[in-house]
Order: sequence, then structure tokens, then C-alpha cells
Amino acid sequence: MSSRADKEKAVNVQVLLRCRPFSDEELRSNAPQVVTCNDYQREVAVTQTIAAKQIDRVFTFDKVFGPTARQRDLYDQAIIPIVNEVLEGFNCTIFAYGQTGTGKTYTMEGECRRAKSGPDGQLPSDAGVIPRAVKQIFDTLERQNTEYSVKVTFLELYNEEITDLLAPEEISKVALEERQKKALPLMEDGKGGVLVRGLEEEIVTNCNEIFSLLERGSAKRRTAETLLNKQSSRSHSLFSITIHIKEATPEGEELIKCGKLNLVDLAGSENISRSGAREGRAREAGEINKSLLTLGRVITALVEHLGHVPYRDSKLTRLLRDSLGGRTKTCIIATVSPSVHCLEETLSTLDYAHRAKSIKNRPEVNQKMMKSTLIKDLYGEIDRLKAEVYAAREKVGVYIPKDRYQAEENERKGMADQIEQMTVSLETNQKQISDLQEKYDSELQHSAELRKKLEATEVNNIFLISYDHFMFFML
Ligand SMILES: Nc1ncnc2c1ncn2[C@@H]1O[C@H](COP(=O)(O)OP(=O)(O)OP(=O)(O)O)[C@@H](O)[C@H]1O
Repeated sequence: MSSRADKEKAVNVQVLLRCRPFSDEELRSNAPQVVTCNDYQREVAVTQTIAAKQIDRVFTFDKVFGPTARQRDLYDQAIIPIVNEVLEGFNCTIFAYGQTGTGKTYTMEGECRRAKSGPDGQLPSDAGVIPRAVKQIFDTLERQNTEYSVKVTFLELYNEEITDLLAPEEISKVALEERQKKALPLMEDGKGGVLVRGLEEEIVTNCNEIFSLLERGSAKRRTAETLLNKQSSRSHSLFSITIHIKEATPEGEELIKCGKLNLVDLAGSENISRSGAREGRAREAGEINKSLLTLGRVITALVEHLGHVPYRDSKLTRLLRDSLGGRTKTCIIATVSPSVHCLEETLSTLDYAHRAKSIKNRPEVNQKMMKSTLIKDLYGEIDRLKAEVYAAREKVGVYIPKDRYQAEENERKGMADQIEQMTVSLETNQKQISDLQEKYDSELQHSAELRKKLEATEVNNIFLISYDHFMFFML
């Protein structure tokens, strides 16, 4: 089998576990250690004492990184191959999941945002997955000495609303209320995916440009102070890098290869009451839960092979749909604390991550496009945008009041849900009909056999009766 065919087989979501070192506060309070990592055996053991009995629970993951693992270890061992696949034309997603303060942002971004690259273009040792991936991408592209383009988007999902973290300053400076009005709509793209309407796509030509964008975007992320972590982030963020690379066929035709890397930093997964969020933040907390709750339901539906997977129930799962059970290669980095204070949440993270290991995706390399087709598509896009600008400037487009638009949107959404439900029930009914048909056919066959047997018995009986009569007369 060819290597490409090999790669297009179903593959499990890769799940890594990282346990951070004790924090200063945990050290000060002498918090006992309940998590032990065995990086070589890829095992994590959690020790609990229930009714004076010590109970150990052991979980195995694709890779385990204990408190002494450096940013570089995690990147070199687990992420380099993923970024190589993106450069080969695959779509890949890496996301960090775990309780607040366990190191999701440290793992994904690290400390290099401000430091940028050091002397000789080296990254600081605390640099996380995003800066290292950016560096690997540009280093490889420059080495390949070919034409390429790299563009990035950076969005935040907060209270089920999408905000563009790369939007120009004047938009981000307005009050929160105004900002919420600027929430970007998530729409079906007509090809089975979704797109965020109006999201800025920034073309970047080197690492430092991406670092500045990342820094600009991260500064905009809303954070809320909680008891567990003063810098605690209450929102999900999605940083995407799309790469187009020019290739030439032996016949001299120019082709464009495209790969995309999604880097997702999820909001803290902990229980809301425990994290100290109260009344004023109830909605905020509730909505974060809605997305994470739906993510959990999607994972359950995929793992248990349920007919209906509730992707549509939250924006997070709509955005990540292709990464969960789709054609994208996915890696989840679950983060935990070693301390007894986080025991309950640690067990919940480990259970959650362990379940996610059974999700199967069917990664497919993106179709290469002919350069001429791509240019034609881009011209089409420019014409469409020109028409939109013209309609907005001259007010010759279709204008409807906002509430009517909202009502129509809701109606459309409701109908889409109905169609989805009807499709599921249609499939169930079709299955029932085919089962019944099978049963009917087998009954029919059975009755034909019985009829044959009956006829044979009747012939026998006539023969026996005639024989009896004959014997009677003879006597
Ligand atoms: N592996 C690690 N090594 C050293 N320090 C770490 C590690 N993981 C996390 N930290 C430190 O722990 C603190 C909390 O980490 P971080 O902010 O990344 O948590 P988080 O899970 O992203 O929290 P939130 O959900 O609130 O965003 C930070 O000060 C970070 O530098």
C-alpha cells in the first residue's frame, strides 16, 4: 500500500498528558503529591485514600510528560511530526484541555510572547507549542527554497460569541457591550464546513510578524480573576496557520499544496463553584460550560458510536467538527496539577482525556490545486467582495432590520436542526423497514416450506387411506 493510502486510514486522536510542577503556593502549603508520572511507560498514577485505604488509579496515554519535562521535550517528541504533516498538506489540530492553572497557556504559548526570538533566532527555553511550530514552519519553508504564503487568524470564543483577536485596534477599544455587538457570525460554508464571517486573515512573512500578532491578540483575551488563578482565562482561543506551498509537476504544471494547523487553548474545565466565579459571572461560566459540556457529549457520541453527534449544539464543537471524527489529525494535550488540592479535577481530566483516545479520525491530505484554478477562485472572491463593498456604499443591497434578520437566522437554524433530527429518524426508520422486510422474507420462505411439507403429508394420507380401504375390502 502506498504511504498516502496508509495515512488516509482511520487513526485515533493522539492524547498526551502533562503534569506541571508544584506551584509556589502548593509548596508553601505543603500540599501532598497525588499524581506520579512514568514518562517511559506512558503511565500516570493517581493515589487516593478512601476510608483509610490507599487506592491507585493508573491511566495510559500516547505520551506522558511529568513535572520535569521541558517545553522542548514535549515539542520535539510530540509536535514536530504533526507540523511536518501540515507541511505535507494535512490539516492538524492541537488543543490543550485541563483545569485552570494547570499549564494550558504555558504549554501552548509559553513565556516567549514578550521575549520573541533570542540571539541567532533561537527561542527562549520557555517557548511553547505555538512559537516553536511557527519557527519550524518558517525554517522548513526557507530551507525548501520554494514559493509559499502563510496566513494566520486568531479568534476568541467567549459566552458563545466569536471575537476577532486580530481586528484593528479601533474595534477592540470600544466598550464590552459594543464589542459583544461586533461578535462575528459562524456560518456554513456550503462545503460541509463552517466559516467565521469577517475574520481578519493576516499574511505573514516571518516568525517575528506572527509573534507580534500573537502578542497583540493575547493581550485582548478577556480574563477573569478567580480564586485558583489570577490570570485565569475564561475564554477559548483558536490560533490558525494556513500554508500554501507552490510545487511543480514533472510536466512543469504549477500546483498549490495547502495545509492548516489549528492551535486551541480551551478555557478552564473546572467546576464553576470551585473556581470562585459567582453570580455576576454566572452567564459567563455557564456558557463556557455549554461549549465544554457539548465537547464532552460529542466525545461520548463518537466513542459510543451513537447515531447523532451533537456538533451543532455549541460554537466550539461546530468550529472543531472536522477535528473530532473528521478528516483532520488531532492531538489533545491534557494538563493536570500534581497536588491533592486538585485531585477531583485531575481525575475528571484524566477520565475525559482517556475517553478521547478512542475517537477515530480519517485524515486526508488536502487536494492540490492548480495555480490557475486558485487564481480564478481568488478573482471570483475579489469580485464578490467588490460587489459587497459597492452594495454597502451605495446602499443598493438588501437591507432588513436587525431583529428580522435575527428571527430569520433563528428560523433557519431551527430548520437545520429539524432536518438533522429527521435525517436521523429517517435512517432509523429505513433500518426498521429493512429489518422487517428481512423478517417477512424469511417468514415467507418458512411458510412455503410448511406448505410443501403439508402437501407431502396430504399425499401420504390419501395413499394410506386408499390402502386401508383396499385392505378392508380384501378382507
Ligand atoms: N510545565 C510547567 N512548568 C513550569 N511552570 C508551569 C508549567 N505549567 C504551568 N506553569 C505555570 O503555572 C501557572 C499557570 O499556568 P497557565 O496560566 O498556563 O495555566 P492555564 O491552564 O492556562 O490556566 P487558565 O485556564 O486560567 O488559562 C503559570 O504561572 C505557568 O507559568
